[in-house]
Amino acid sequence: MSAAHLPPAPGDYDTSHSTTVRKYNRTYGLVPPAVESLDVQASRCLKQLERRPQSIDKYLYLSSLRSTNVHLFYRLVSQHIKDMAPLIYTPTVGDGCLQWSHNYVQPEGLYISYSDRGHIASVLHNWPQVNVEITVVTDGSRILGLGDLGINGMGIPVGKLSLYVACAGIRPEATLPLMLDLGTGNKSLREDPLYMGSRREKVSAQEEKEFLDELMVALTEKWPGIVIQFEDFKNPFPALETYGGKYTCFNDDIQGTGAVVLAGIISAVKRTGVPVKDQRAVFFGAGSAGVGVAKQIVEYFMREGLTEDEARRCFWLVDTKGLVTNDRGDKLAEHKIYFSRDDNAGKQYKTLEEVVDHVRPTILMGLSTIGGAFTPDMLTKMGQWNEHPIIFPLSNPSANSECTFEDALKHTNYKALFASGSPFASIEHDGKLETPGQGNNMYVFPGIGLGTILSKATTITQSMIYASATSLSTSLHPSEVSQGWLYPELARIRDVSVIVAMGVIKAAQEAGVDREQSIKSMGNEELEKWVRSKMYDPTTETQRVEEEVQGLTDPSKWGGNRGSHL
Ligand SMILES: O=C([O-])CC(=O)C(=O)O
Ligand SMILES: [Mg+2]
Repeated sequence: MSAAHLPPAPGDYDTSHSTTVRKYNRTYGLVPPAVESLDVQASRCLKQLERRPQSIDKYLYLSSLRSTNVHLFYRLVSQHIKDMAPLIYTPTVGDGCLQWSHNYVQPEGLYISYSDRGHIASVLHNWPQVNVEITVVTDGSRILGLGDLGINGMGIPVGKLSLYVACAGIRPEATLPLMLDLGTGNKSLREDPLYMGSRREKVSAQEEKEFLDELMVALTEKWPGIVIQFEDFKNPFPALETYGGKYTCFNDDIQGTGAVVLAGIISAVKRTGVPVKDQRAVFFGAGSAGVGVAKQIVEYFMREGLTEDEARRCFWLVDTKGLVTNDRGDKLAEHKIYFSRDDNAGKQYKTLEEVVDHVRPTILMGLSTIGGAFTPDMLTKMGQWNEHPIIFPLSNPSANSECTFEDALKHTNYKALFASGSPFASIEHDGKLETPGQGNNMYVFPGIGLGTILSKATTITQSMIYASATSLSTSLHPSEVSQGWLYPELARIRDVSVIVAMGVIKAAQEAGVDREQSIKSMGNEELEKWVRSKMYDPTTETQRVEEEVQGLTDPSKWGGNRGSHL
């Protein structure tokens, strides 16, 4: 709700507002006269969506709804999350990004260009919201599995932050989608007359580093305590290393994906009954997500009793050149060295197929962005070697998935424990509905952000990330476990995010990085109630505004999830 002297905000045009609220907001007469119930509003939106057969058109409709009637958008998304997540997030957001400059109609985030260096703070001052608590920032250089999309990657920060709001109750106005326009290595974009970013080559790593140094200072000076999520950078390791211990930040592709896959692996390993020392994991894809995921699982294997060296040796990483080994003859990227094998007796395994035959894995993990890389032959062998093969094709969007849910089941005699990065539909087999797991970081990043904001953590420690994974793995209902699910029902995501946030808060307290004193001595029940009380709920927003206008509630209580700015 805007103060009476300011122009109306997007949420003020909500057709569920009473006449009194409309008069207060000065939107009376600007929207049609009917005061609508939330159900009537939702049914209109659902009809509009139905009328649009193409997912991208549904995506565009939803984007304009978010810009013009923000609370209605979030009511719709949070109440129909299973149907809406694939439209506002992966896989449709992939098309949204590919076509971003061609479909552009409205500003949805902040763009900062390389030519703004030296003045980044002044660009931040143009952002119309005063109380930003979280930002998702990308340079567009590795959007999902689609490569360098330059500023067209803005769909990702926008989509991720929509999930923060819908799934973890961060207030919409406390979110900042941030696109760094640092040029693009994508020549066809630079030559596209409709492309809306700078037409320069991608800046050098050193130039990017200096730019990020300035950005981090500017962000935290303007919004002290802001949570910064790095997303879809081509080489995300240097930034995480430089800023991780210094700022309240994390990398979603290394740490978020790592945590969500770890949660699925904890559940899957328990189901196989195979002890961790006998697990053999082949990772196809040795980029940031692959190494991030593998490292988190190493930590789990160590907690289960293995030494670090024993744990590390359970992993075989495969990149475009084949098995990552010490004596392969090329210079390995820094992040691959930890998992590089020395037990290949001089032999090099050049393809995924050769590695799979050599290792006979219990776990096959795909982070390669190569659709269909897990062939029927590999899947069949996985089914022959294992009672319950663990098969996680995690690349996004759907077309890049290393195999489909159907193939994973069919070729393993319906024995696979499956999770993919993008959603797949359930499949009926023998009169039973088989439901795929979605090992997407959307199960953890909203809770990591909420827990960090609420605990006022100064940094996001590895123990907080690890806690997000273990909390997620304990969030399944007994009925979900008994159906063999690896992740909870997506429709329960707000409850799951509360569980994840509580785990993150407790880990922050144990690590001593928290600053929210009032919750230090709270028991579980009290903490849960407190967390829930801080969450934005679009379904009660109309009522809240009504009470605020009538002077029944204290508006300062609603400044954001923290209650007041730091
Ligand atoms: O956005 C997603 O769906 C998951 C993710 O972080 C990625 O693939 O980069
Ligand atoms: Mg990502």
